[in-house]
Order: sequence, then structure tokens, then C-alpha cells
Amino acid sequence: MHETERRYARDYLAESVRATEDLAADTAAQEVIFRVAEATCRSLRAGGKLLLAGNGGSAADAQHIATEFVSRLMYDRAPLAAIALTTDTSALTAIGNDYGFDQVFARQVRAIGRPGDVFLGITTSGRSPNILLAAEAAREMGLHVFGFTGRNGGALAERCDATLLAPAGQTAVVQQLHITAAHVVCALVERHFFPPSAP
Ligand SMILES: O=C(CO)[C@@H](O)[C@H](O)[C@H](O)[C@H](O)COP(=O)(O)O
Ligand SMILES: [Zn+2]
Repeated sequence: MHETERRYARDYLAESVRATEDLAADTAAQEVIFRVAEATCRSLRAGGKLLLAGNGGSAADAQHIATEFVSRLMYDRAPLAAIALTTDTSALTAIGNDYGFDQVFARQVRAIGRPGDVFLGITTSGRSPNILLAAEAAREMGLHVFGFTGRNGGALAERCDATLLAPAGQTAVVQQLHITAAHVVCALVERHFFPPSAP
């Protein structure tokens, strides 16, 4: 590997560490993590669920997190209700084809969202139209609406009850902070319902 590439890799890793440290020191971001976790706990206790959506890498994050609720994160326990709106290719292609790509998440929210559920939209730019419309649909339907975005929140922030503004510039690093924050949310909910036994 050439020295320029080695330097790129070192700089990228250093930037990732800096961004994660900034998140760890960001009390506003942590408040959003707590609010998402508390809203999700309330919703699950009442028989509701967590809905997640995102595009590209954030679609993968939505699926990753939904799976950890349904399967497990830190330890064995009963399943928790969460669903990523990014996984049903028939729904995505039919809605995209018949109503437009902007509607792919909003229509699913309208179909399966119920008042008291939680919607988490993940968009690094805060501007993806399909996430903005899904947040609007979720709000209209009485869901709790949260966003994970980059530094400035984009247009999503004004559509959400609270928005985590990841303290990073590059899209890829923003995504790394989102998955870190989402792991914390999932761990808090898991610990709430299934407190780890004392040693
Ligand atoms: O994973 C990456 C970049 O790291 C890409 O796939 C990225 O997610 C896509 O370009 C998305 O379409 C970006 O959308 P958004 O985060 O601005 O809503
Ligand atoms: Zn990526």
C-alpha cells in the first residue's frame, strides 16, 4: 500500500475516533438517545412497535437495528417488536412503481403504523424525500417521530419530536455514529425489559 493510502486510512480512523468522542461528550445527542429509548419502551409496553427507515447504508442500519430488537442484542431474552421498512422488495417496488420512490416508506407507515408506535428515520443529509414524507405520515398518524441525521438536521429535524445531530462531516462517519447511537438505544430498551441479573 502506498504511503498516501496509508495516511488516508490513519486519518480516517483518527477522524472516526474524534467523532465518536464528540458523540460521547454531546449531551444533547444523548438526550435524544434517551428519548427514543423511553418512547420505545412505552410503546412496546402498550403493545406497539418501532418502525425504522433509511436509504443506502442507512437502510442497512435500519435493518440491523430492527433485527437486534427482534432477535437479540446483548443476551438471550424474549423478542421485541421492531420492523425496518426497507426489506420487503415487493412493497418497495410496487409502491415505488405505482406511487413514486418518495412514497416507499410513507405508505408503509400508513399501512402498519399505529398511534403510539415509534418511527425512527435515518438520513445523513436530513433531506431524503422518502424519509421526510414518512416522518410527516407518522406524525399525522400519532406516532412518536425521531430522526438521526448529520450535523445540521436538514429538513427532517422540523418534522421530528427530537433529532440526533451526529457530530461528524463525512457521510460514512455520520453513519458510524448513527449505528453506535442506535445500539445504545437498543441496549437501553433491552435492559429496561430484561434487567441483567446482578453478578
Ligand atoms: O452508505 C452510503 C455512504 O456511506 C450510501 O449508500 C448512502 O447511504 C446513500 O448515498 C444514501 O442515498 C444517502 O441518503 P441520506 O443519508 O442522505 O438520506
Ligand atoms: Zn456507507
